[in-house]
Amino acid sequence: ARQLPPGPNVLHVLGYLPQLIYKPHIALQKLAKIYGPLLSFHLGIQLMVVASSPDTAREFCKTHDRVFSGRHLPTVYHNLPGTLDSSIVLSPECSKSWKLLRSIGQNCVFSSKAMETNARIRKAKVMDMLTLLRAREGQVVHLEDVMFATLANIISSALTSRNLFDIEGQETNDYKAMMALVNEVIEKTTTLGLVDFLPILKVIDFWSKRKAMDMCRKIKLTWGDIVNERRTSAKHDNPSSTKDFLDIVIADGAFSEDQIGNALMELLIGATDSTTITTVWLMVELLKNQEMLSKVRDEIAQTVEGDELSESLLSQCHYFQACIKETLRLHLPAPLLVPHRAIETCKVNNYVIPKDSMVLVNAWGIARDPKYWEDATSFKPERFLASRISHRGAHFEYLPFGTGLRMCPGSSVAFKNIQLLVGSLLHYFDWSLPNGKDLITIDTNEKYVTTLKKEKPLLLIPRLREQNLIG
Ligand code: HEM
Repeated sequence: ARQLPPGPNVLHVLGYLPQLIYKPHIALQKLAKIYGPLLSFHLGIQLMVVASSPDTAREFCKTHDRVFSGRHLPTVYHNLPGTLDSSIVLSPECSKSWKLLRSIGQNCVFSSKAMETNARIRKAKVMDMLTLLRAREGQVVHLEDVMFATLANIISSALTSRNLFDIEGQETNDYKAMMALVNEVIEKTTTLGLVDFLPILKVIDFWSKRKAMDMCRKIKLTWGDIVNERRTSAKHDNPSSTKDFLDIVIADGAFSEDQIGNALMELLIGATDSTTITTVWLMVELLKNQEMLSKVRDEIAQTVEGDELSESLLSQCHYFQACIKETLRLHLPAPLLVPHRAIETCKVNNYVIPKDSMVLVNAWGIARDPKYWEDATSFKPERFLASRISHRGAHFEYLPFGTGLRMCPGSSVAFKNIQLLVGSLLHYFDWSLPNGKDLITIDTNEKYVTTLKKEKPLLLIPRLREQNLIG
């Protein structure tokens, strides 16, 4: 058994190339139908290996988890000062700095204790969001922007005890510039995959260098002052104040200003992007299904019983939670997870997977496979009510957050935030479309930009529900 897994030849790959770039989850699903649940092919010089079934996903993320726990670092990051030792998401191996940053993140953001400490922050930021929406009653709201700003403020408060956005002043240039920055970083790292795979495009390598410099400048602009101010102040020396992420990385002493900026940037994107996308899809699915929407609202109202809406009450709303799980099944924000890399050569199902292969798990395809899911492409939250399947990585037919060593450390944070943000939107407001059209007409077209998001913005008009007065 010295063979690579079966797969398309160069010409066949060329035929699929546009779809592999713009809708890779769909292209890979089609290829898996031809070549089976473990396939491989060359994209330029890069060997790609794709797992498309729960069993093959288990091989990569559990049986041989350590071997496949590497990542490829896109070219742009090689040009970004300090990235190599200041990343959780892109760390090429589960290195010492990866472990350290993940454990600092655990202390300040991801763990249940940190989430408890940060409950106060979430409450305050959601109140800011509700105040904004109340002020915008009857006007058109760009829901993704509002969700993004709220989530960005929640995470930046946990990281640096600062708001990144003035949610009331959303129209200001600062806000727009920051949005553009975050989107640019995400899009660039996606398209730059091409530069890495197709050596002929190396001629535009200089372009990636320029973009890296741009990013470096903007990261400095965003966090430079905050980091320097904190370095000179004695906050992290004061044992009585709660330490945030920034206090701890500074106190560790091992990270430069560039590295701290990169780590903050990465956590900001990790925590806001996929979560924002999920809140938008959840709203779309519920607004299109008025019966389900009523069920969610009734459940929340019965649990709250006229009291203030709270996280602990929302966590008792099982139907609403099933709706969140079903949204994460049908609209996986990271359809191919984050690509893994083989750190050494390994045998899987009697095939050889060479060192440095890029390993993709088509979690999107698996979550829509009729072999494992009844009526697989319909939105049916009920399926999660009677099932023990959870998002914690033990069920390989459902991996919205991946599993194993590189699993998303923020899955519980994400779940809590989605629950609180969308629960509040639905409990306190009614929503309609700007053109007076029926909500059922909201389109569900998707756009792939590493993440899979709604293509067109969700524009909605909020109206307060009189029966549920805010605060
Ligand atoms: C609905 C929301 C989210 C989804 C669907 C999601 C999904 C994922 C996925 C699929 C991965 C890669 C797993 C793999 O490599 O196999 C990942 C990694 C990661 N996520 Fe999330 N995520 C979400 C929210 C968050 C939040 C809220 C945070 C931070 C608070 C976060 C921080 C990270 C980090 C740091 C990594 C890198 C882990 C590593 O490479 O060791 N994510 N996420």
